Amino acid sequence: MYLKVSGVEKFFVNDQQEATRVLGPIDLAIEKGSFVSIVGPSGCGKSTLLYMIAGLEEVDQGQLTMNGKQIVRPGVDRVVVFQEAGLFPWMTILENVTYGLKIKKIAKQAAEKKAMEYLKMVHLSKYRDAYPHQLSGGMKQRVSIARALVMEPEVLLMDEPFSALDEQTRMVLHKELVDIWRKTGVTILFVTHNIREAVLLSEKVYVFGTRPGIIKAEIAIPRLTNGILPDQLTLQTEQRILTILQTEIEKVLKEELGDDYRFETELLHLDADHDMGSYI
Ligand SMILES: Nc1ncnc2c1ncn2[C@@H]1O[C@H](COP(=O)(O)OP(=O)(O)OP(=O)(O)O)[C@@H](O)[C@H]1O
Repeated sequence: MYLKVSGVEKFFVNDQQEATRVLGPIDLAIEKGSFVSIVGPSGCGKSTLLYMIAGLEEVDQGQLTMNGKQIVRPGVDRVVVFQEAGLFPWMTILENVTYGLKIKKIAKQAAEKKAMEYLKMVHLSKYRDAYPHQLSGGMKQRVSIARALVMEPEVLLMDEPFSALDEQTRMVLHKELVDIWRKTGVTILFVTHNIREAVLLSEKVYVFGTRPGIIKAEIAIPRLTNGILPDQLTLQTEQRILTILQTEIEKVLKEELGDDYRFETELLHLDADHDMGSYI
């Protein structure tokens, strides 16, 4: 398997100075070129797993491999797109996108040519000389996707990349991300709190439980041959994931608030107005 997570665990020291297992053991395998999402309650270790794959966090137990090689440090083959675009405000959009290539010692002209290719892909080529403060939140996030793609990574690790954006912008970027994924063949691992987003974008959704973070379910999302997911299937899959997560959230609330707490299932619902779906 291409990207393999085998018995991976992570421990952090809590407020009482005790080492606590926050994640694992996790076993999962991601195929090359696939689009996989992780959803789970806050604090279940989604970002921690993503950062371990990025080589930004150490693995305490188990093994992470890509193409059979152990992941021990960050590499340009695995690039992270964060929730905030994190662009350099003093650089133009083109300079922001070419920055990583300059570090890789790619000649200026070749770097700019490649950067323009990816700026075109995210529909921002005419903003090459603008500065980040002149762009909307959605445009900035497009730049950060171009900045990641220009490194031509094998894996794009996306940590709630659209959660700070309004729903309309988010919908447009969903479509663009899927187009980019199809065009480039990059493998995408996408972390989100938005269940519908995970269902709409991915081929597979891992549903995480918490304390410690473990995989509760692995859900394959079947699509029509044109890549579209029928509405009914979207809602059914979303409902299925919510049901799994409700048990998890109830577990956390019981731990935090004691037996007196009665879990109100109405708190989680499918929105009849077709908004961007259920958040957890
Ligand atoms: N550097 C750290 N030191 C101590 N504890 C940490 C550290 N990083 C994360 N944690 C803890 O590990 C757990 C998992 O955190 P993580 O951010 O991976 O969860 P998450 O599922 O991504 O959460 P969210 O959805 O809220 O972003 C949390 O309980 C968090 O408080």
